[in-house]
Amino acid sequence: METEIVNTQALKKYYKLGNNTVKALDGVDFKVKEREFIAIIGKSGSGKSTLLHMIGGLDSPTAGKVFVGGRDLGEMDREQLAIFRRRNIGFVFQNYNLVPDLNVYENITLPVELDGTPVDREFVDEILRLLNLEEKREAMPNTLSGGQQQRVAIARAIASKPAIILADEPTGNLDTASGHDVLGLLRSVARQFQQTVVLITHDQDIAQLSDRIVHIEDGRIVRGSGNYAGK
Ligand SMILES: Nc1ncnc2c1ncn2[C@@H]1O[C@H](COP(=O)(O)OP(=O)(O)OP(=O)(O)O)[C@@H](O)[C@H]1O
Repeated sequence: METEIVNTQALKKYYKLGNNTVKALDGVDFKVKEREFIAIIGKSGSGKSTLLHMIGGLDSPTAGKVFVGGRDLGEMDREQLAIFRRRNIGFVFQNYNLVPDLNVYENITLPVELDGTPVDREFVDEILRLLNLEEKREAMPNTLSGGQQQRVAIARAIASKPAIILADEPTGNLDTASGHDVLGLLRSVARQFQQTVVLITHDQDIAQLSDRIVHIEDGRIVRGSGNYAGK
């Protein structure tokens, strides 16, 4: 039987603003199987980023549980959570978040260095090749196009060999063609290294590249299409 790598149970995140309560997530049961490539789609303010942050242990829920790889994130203290995140989860954000003073190779290996684990140079070389970044290894981020910068951010997310990659609008700043290229590469690299991907998008065309689309509206999952078989 396939294992669930992500499992949220009755997940709620409420924000209090004065006398109002914003129900960013309002009872979300969300399951992801290992090696699935899932797109979460929904309008602005529907709760997509909040859900991704909860799965990534970047923020804690008001109620409910989040399990990642069978571990209950709510049972971990801050330090345990930080280590768990560094070793198991790769993040890709819309604005790349590259360190401007470090070149491409240094950006990619930074999280591994910070974790104090030896860099697997052959693995990084392979990622660079798969993401068509071999010739940019020494380049500084400000000399790269948006698509190239996003590929570096993906390489960085993959370099620590996380089981799961969480991507928040990874193609949001790219033109359509670059967005599709970047997504295609993310998909093939994730498949090659047997990684699970959960990505947020506004874009139906991008979502169509996934195994399964989950629709979120007003903090609730309203529809999930497809099956777990993968493509
Ligand atoms: N730190 C916060 N404090 C108060 N309200 C917040 C906070 N973070 C998010 N919210 C609210 O929670 C709701 C869900 O926000 P979220 O960022 O998850 O939506 P989203 O679907 O990712 O939107 P977008 O596509 O615009 O990024 C929104 O109404 C938002 O205003």
